[in-house]
Amino acid sequence: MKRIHVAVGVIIDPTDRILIAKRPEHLHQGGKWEFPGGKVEIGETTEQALIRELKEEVNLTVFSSEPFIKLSFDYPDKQVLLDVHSVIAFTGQAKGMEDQQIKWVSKAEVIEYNFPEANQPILEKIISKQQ
Ligand SMILES: Nc1nc2c([nH]c(=O)n2[C@@H]2O[C@H](COP(=O)(O)OP(=O)(O)OP(=O)(O)O)[C@@H](O)[C@H]2O)c(=O)[nH]1
Ligand SMILES: [Mg+2]
Repeated sequence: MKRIHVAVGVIIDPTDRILIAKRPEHLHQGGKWEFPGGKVEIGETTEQALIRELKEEVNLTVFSSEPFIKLSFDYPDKQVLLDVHSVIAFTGQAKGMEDQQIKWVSKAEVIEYNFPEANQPILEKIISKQQ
């Protein structure tokens, strides 16, 4: 099976809240919460994919991002490489462009949501960075 390279954004607003979105039921890991993002296409860098996906999915314009964590995870039906970046420099009003529910949550609240199993190390790193 080919590992799918995914650009994922931990988007943090000036009040230190993080943007999460609910994956539509019919998709892989559907019904769970996620950090917005999607597959890196051929010829794209991770940053380019992140900019494109965050515009498409939540209507935010990203100016820069920082590598946050990179992790491989094998689901029974899919292998993913989550290339996670933190995003602080962005403009726009977040909106679920694919009719998905979105929420801004504090770093303490984020662990109360049900994420795909692969996301565990991301959540741990977010919590450990809490002041
Ligand atoms: N965006 C995103 N994908 C995640 C997360 N955690 C995780 O396991 N994934 C997995 O990464 C894979 C690709 O993400 P995706 O479905 O968002 O890709 P995409 O936006 O390009 O979707 P598309 O193929 O419908 O265009 C999915 O199998 C998904 O389950 C996460 O926090 N955010
Ligand atoms: Mg996506």
